[in-house]
Amino acid sequence: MDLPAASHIPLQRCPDLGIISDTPKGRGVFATRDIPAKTVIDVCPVLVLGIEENKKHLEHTSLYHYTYNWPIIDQDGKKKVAQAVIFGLGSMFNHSTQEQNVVWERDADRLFITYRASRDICAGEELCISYGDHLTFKDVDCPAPPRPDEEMAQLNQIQLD
Ligand SMILES: C[S@@+](CC[C@H](N)C(=O)[O-])C[C@H]1O[C@@H](n2cnc3c(N)ncnc32)[C@H](O)[C@@H]1O
Repeated sequence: MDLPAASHIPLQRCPDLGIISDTPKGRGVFATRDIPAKTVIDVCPVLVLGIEENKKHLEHTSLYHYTYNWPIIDQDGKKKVAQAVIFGLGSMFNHSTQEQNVVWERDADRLFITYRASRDICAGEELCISYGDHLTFKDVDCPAPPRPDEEMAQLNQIQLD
């Protein structure tokens, strides 16, 4: 049966993907072939949770680490930030501060997110998004800060004019 274009959200997922289970970030999504820039990686439906529901229940579960901020308008017409569960690969992308290669766009009215390659991605590369600045875990990509003795040695090398 043909569906009229306006009647549905076309779902799409790039086939050239695999999950590796034992990375330093836990499971991660990897390219099994080269993926050109702008390729749609996945289109994921979302479930928006009530703010109270989130505070009372979800924040106390592991699922909390998988939700995204989601803008809503409450009953009084005020803008609020709720949390949304993402169905599909969107929940599996790890964070990278320097090497993001996937961008995402919300459709807040129709409740889905589209993920696209932000640049050419080579086979074997991990697909990563940005979680923003407030991480709830230690980023394994970030170099450890220098030890105090190393820091002092570095400072001593700086010559002041
Ligand atoms: C949305 S999940 C991503 C999938 C997850 N790796 C898994 O195995 O289910 C988010 C979690 O992945 C891990 N993670 C994502 N990016 C990371 C990073 N840059 N460094 C360390 N852990 C990361 C953290 O445990 C985080 O809470």
